[in-house]
Amino acid sequence: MIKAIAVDIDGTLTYKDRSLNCKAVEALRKVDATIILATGNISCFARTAAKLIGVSDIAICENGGVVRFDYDGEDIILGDKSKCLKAVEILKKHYRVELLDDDYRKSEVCLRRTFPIDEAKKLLPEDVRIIDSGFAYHITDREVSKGKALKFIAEKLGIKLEEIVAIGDSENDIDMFEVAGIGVAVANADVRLKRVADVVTSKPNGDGVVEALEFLGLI
Ligand SMILES: O=C(O)COP(=O)(O)O
Ligand SMILES: [Mg+2]
Repeated sequence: MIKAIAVDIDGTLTYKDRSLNCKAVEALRKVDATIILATGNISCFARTAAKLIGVSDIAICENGGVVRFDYDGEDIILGDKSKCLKAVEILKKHYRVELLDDDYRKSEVCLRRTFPIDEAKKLLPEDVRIIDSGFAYHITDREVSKGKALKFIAEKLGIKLEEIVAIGDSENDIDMFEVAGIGVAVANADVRLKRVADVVTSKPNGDGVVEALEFLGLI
């Protein structure tokens, strides 16, 4: 039985311009399972998005570096931002880097996609990783991921990982697919995510989310 759905925001619920697919919103509101937003975005963004979409207050933010359970509750910080800032200093010696939302990020660093990521990967220390969400690069503490955060939430909620469906579109969703019972990649997803997916939808973005919920018999 499916008890929860962990759904990515950008590129999954939203189109390329980051506007929401309203049909996906309507569909998620009908599902009789806990909907957990799982995103690279900061917690105040996820908290607001959850409220406006009309899903649970439980959210994985900053690619698993931050988790929250209640709209009015505290952020639980799982990642060490200082490791990520040290990595940024290394990148600054090679590239012009632009930090995004930095005043609000608590566990990681988000950068504009202005340099070659494969080359940058080779420069970074072992204790961090750099991930491409398709919208931005994120330098995260190696210890955190959306997958680990999902495991943390499942334990707190007393549900099994096999009872969770994960839906996403990019590299930052891979770890979540590895732990969830079912991983659904939307049609526009990164090929690396499609490789680890159990299901790849024929439709992109939010239309793919609706397709997946229908396929799973959840709406
Ligand atoms: O923050 C990003 O870069 C993308 O966020 P997402 O994980 O919701 O796709
Ligand atoms: Mg995404």
